Amino acid sequence: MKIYIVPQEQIGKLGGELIARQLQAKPDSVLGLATGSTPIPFYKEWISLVKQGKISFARARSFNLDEYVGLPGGHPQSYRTFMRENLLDHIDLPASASDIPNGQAKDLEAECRRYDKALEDIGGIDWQLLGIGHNGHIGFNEPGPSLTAGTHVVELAEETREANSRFFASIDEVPTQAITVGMGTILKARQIVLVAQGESKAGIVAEALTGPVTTELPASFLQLHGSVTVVLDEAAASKLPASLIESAKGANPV
Ligand SMILES: O=P(O)(O)OC[C@H]1O[C@](O)(CO)[C@@H](O)[C@@H]1O
Repeated sequence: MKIYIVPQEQIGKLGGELIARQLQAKPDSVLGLATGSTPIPFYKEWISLVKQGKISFARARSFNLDEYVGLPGGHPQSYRTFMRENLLDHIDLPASASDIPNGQAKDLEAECRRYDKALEDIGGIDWQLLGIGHNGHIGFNEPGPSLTAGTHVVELAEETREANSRFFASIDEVPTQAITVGMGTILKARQIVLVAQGESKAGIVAEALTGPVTTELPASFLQLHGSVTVVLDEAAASKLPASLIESAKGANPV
């Protein structure tokens, strides 16, 4: 596991560097993309790099991690809308090359199988971007006694609905369910980039990276993956062991 700790204002720049390396090595990369506040600095930088002609997504494919169940696709808080506004409408990835679970599908189970098949047919994810929930979820794989390998419908944890209620008029409007890719899909990605920012994530980041691997903290399973890059700002890194912070700071590539 490679850990980078950078000042908050450099998170985007590092995100640009990481995607540029990936697209240079494999222009037709299959990218796993995330929503939430966390990836926004990455996406801003990617848009800027595309506009400058420094990177191109023209040959890439993208698959999003998750989507709320029941929100219309055009709803301002649907992840489909989020992706269009924050990335997809501003880069050269062809519209037909991005896939997001359809949270409005009449048959949600069939939609999950469709998504898994699309991922399998394309050979899985090359480069997976992840945020982390305050309870340690990745995608919407919530803590619990077990985890699910494939794409599935999940009941959102109350703390997740509370955390995400900041984007809605009230918590009552936050959907209770979502479709998420499973832990198997995430852990099969050839390269994983986990990003966290802010002091409120410091505790869960330290637990996920240095505590026991447990289904009660889904992000802890990243310790078992052979190719994870962790990008933290100084606040999100503040509860890591001091020795880890020192060596990570020395590795900063931007
Ligand atoms: O980045 P945020 O807004 O803190 O959200 C944490 C995580 O929860 C999700 O919103 C759920 O998938 C992720 O997209 C995100 O990485």
